[in-house]
Amino acid sequence: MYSGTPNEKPWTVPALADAKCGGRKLVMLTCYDASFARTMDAAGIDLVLIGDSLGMVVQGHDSTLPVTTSDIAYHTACVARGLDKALLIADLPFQADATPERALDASTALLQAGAAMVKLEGAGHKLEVIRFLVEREIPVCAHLGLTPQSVLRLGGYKVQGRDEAAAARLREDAKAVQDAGATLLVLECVPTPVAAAITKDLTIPTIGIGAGPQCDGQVLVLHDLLGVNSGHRRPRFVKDFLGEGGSVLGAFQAYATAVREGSFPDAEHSYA
Ligand SMILES: Nc1nc(=O)c2c([nH]1)NC[C@@H]1CN(c3ccc(C(=O)N[C@@H](CCC(=O)O)C(=O)O)cc3)CN21
Ligand SMILES: CC(C)C(=O)C(=O)O
Ligand SMILES: [Mg+2]
Repeated sequence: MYSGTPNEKPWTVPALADAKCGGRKLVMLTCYDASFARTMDAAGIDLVLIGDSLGMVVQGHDSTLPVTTSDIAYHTACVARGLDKALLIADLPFQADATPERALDASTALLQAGAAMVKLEGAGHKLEVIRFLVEREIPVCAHLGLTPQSVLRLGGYKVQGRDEAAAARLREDAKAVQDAGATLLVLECVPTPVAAAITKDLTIPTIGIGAGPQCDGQVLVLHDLLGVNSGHRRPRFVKDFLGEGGSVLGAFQAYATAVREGSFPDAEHSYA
């Protein structure tokens, strides 16, 4: 299904909603610099995320908590210079979304650095934050399931929504972030059937990472896709595409093709 050519037109926020209806899988990768961004654009990657995972894969911390808004803004500006077509999404780092006002200031900085959308973790009191940003013309991607900024409370990076009650809460939260105005939803480390049910429940696209093949799109961390050791045990959902791709560009193309064909993630890279 991969055409070998980049996206013809630049992605826009409203075009994402059509992707859900059109059944076209969305392909997303994290990125931290202009050169990889250029290569992702050439490979036809749809969405590029400046993830706070940069605290781990770039800065060498063992969580995402030390990352600041100015760190994300710096990498957002670098990546933006490399992109023509892909839609750029930037993570709001730990506590930059603690209050609506703080989230507005941080999001303004990230949009001024070149992002088209910000991503924030959680529901609960974050619903008010999502509404506040969306009312002020800031597109928002929500993020539920394993939310790495909750690592201290969770006690580690574990699959979420395993039992029936937790799955039901996750489905409620997913509807709530959509109702609050989110345009996209990232689902991280969620059992395949739960992510499939949420994807059916919602009108906005879901993007999975360790959430099975039935999401509307997939995301991976750049370093994981290239098999670069980021100092941690490899999560189950990680697949190294460099071997089959033969080059960095080839790896991005192989990943995009696998997502669009529905061959990635398979059961081996998902949680049952
Ligand atoms: N390189 C990298 N890749 C990522 O996907 C990633 C980061 N860093 N940093 C931020 C978070 C942390 N993430 C993680 C880290 C570890 C697991 C992990 O090892 N999960 C267990 C789940 C075990 C269980 O509950 O059953 C696994 O075995 O996959 C998952 C997500 C995802 N994000
Ligand atoms: C793994 C993705 C979804 C993320 O939030 C990040 O890279 O920070
Ligand atoms: Mg993140």
